[in-house]
Amino acid sequence: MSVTREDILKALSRVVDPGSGKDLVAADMVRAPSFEAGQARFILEVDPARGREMGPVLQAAEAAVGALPGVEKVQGVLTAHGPAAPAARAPAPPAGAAPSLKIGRHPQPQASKKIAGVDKILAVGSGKGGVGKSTVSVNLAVALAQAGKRVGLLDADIHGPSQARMLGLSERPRSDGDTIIPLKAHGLTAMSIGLMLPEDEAVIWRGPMLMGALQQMMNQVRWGELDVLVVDLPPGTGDVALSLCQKAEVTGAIVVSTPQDVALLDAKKAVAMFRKLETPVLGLVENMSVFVCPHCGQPSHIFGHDGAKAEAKRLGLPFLGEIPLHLDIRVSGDAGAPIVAAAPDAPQSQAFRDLAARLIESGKA
Ligand SMILES: Nc1ncnc2c1ncn2[C@@H]1O[C@H](COP(=O)(O)OP(=O)(O)OP(=O)(O)O)[C@@H](O)[C@H]1O
Repeated sequence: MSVTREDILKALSRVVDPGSGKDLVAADMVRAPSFEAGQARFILEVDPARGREMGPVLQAAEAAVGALPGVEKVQGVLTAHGPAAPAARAPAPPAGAAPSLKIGRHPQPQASKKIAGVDKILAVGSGKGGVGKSTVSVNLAVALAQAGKRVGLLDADIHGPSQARMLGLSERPRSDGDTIIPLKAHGLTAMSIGLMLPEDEAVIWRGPMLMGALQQMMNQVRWGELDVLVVDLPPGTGDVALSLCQKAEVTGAIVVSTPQDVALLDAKKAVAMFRKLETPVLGLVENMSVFVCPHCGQPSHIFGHDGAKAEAKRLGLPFLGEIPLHLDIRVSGDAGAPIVAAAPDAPQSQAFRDLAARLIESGKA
């Protein structure tokens, strides 16, 4: 029996948030309700100060959703808004006001390579598409936030922005006329160009327009005070990566690859590009490294193994770790709660947490 998003919302609208006295849906706390293979999932976004008292509310919410016919398992996750950035405390524009900014204009002369308030910038790139660059970006960002950093995530994958879906965000960011107010999810301050465009619109901007859009995302978004801004780049070696590295002071780039030779060949090109732009390459991450069968636990190296490790060695770069190919990573991402937020203690989250710890230890994040 299939359960719809509306069914889950209806069940959650029967649970009251004691803080506001409203039901969870009316209090705008529910994010990313989804149902797949008997399992219902949802996120409750709460004020961090109220985290402790929300335990029983989460239990009541899970019970309400669990009582729906067809639901065999329920996973509810509490996530907190990060500490409010000073900019976010500025007077709020009228609810629902659409940004009046014209996204995609030509770049303007820029005085500084710094983004106001942002200490470090980490660029996440890949030689080719579909290797999991966005998955690594978002989980790394959440892991850094869980480690106590103030983290922003900029989805600069202008041709295929996917961070809004991965973060469970759908509302359009608001604007006060001059600046764009980013969104908050899973403790991150987030912005995606995908949120500024009408859905399904093909983006066919060329070089200068892309650079203008990227510049707006860097300089017109009220990022507030951030320790680190993670930038999810488009795949390949195109204009956006070029523009970011030339226009902003990027602390370092992380290149994501799967273990196959073809992917590694492209990863090598990405490394060469960053080196040419004099952006420090912090290392390679091997994604979809090993598949652990959810039924028998047997590990299989579907795409080969250790390819990225060997390539990193050949290129004289650090190998930053391997991420397993795991169904939960895909399902959580698609459901709007990255695995590190949905199941921080799961073994498949550990690889992302190790990556974050390593970057913090080396002073890069
Ligand atoms: N380690 C993993 N285990 C399971 N699924 C994964 C893993 N990494 C990525 N995926 C899934 O693979 C698909 C592609 O991942 P993702 O969007 O992160 O790739 P990308 O390199 O950013 O792609 P694009 O080129 O479109 O920007 C997504 O459905 C994602 O959930």
